[in-house]
Amino acid sequence: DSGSVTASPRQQDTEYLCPVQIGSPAQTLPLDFDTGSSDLWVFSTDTPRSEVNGQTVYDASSSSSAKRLSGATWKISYGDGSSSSGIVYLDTVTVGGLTVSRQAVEAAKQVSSSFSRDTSSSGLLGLAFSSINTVSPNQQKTFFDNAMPHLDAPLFTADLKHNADGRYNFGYIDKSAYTGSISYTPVDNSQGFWGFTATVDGTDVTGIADTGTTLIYLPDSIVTSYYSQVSGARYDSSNAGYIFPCGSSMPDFSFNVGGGGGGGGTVTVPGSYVNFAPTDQTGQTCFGGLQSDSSIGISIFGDIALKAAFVVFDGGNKQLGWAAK
Ligand SMILES: CCNC(=O)c1c(-c2ccccc2)csc1NC(=O)CNCCc1c[nH]c2ccccc12
Repeated sequence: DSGSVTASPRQQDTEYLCPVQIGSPAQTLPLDFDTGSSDLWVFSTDTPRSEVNGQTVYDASSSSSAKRLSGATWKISYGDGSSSSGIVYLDTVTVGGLTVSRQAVEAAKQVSSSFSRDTSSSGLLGLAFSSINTVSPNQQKTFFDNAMPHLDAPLFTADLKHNADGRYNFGYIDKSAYTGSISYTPVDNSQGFWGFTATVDGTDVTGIADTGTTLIYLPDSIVTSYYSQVSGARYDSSNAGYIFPCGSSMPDFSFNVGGGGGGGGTVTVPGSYVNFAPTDQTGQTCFGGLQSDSSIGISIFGDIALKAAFVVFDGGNKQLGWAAK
């Protein structure tokens, strides 16, 4: 089996949403595919009206294939302070023509305000490792884990784009989607993430490939030296990050993966991607897409990095492949 689904950018590439069919008859919800978490959770008819703000909701009671997973609950919180929690159904989930029956669909009974305010997203589809799924007492598998045995190849690929529709494919590598060769590097999934090591300016950086996080968070030394090239750039505590004049032309940011014998491959993030967004209405000052990981404890290669590459998440061989495009 295989599947292929469009990933549409929202709010200047802040997140990417994909249509997902849930239940019988199918209910289509736009979900944020997230390689940095492992819960498939959705706004639902169980979500308080006061917390629903235009989102499409999942109604288990109108799905003939929905079965309540009795006694099961879930609760998740993210580093940005957002959170959600609720109950669990098993139902049929289809992504780009690829169907998993009896997928754990986590219906929200509570969502935090930042999710309520995000009117375009009906929830998340976790694509990290099932070891960090939050369902209790019996942990549930991700859509990819459930699909993997049926896939032509045990992998999925992410092809996110700047201000344009991209694509997630499951079970195959589309050779027309990238240029040159794919450089592979081993994955450390000990923390449940797609962890890997890249080299930035000759320095090894161990981080995670995370489609659910918008920005890139790297060690202070790397970030400070990057912004030292931009006149007027400075760390601003009120914005809790590096800012700079919006008219600045930003240097490209490159990292190497799979450095082994073959020299590995270089991913180059165009400077324009690092000029992420204005900090206020005046549009004078802009917030950087590259920020320090010092308050996080882990380096994150988020959407700003991922949309500069064609990325293979290989669950069979526990490796990450990176190619230019
Ligand atoms: C900013 C979101 N990212 C994180 O919190 C995060 C952290 C993390 C931990 C501490 C402090 C800051 C970040 C480590 S791994 C990691 N990655 C994830 O947690 C991936 N899932 C993010 C889901 C998510 C949280 N808030 C959103 C708002 C819009 C769309 C998606 C989201």
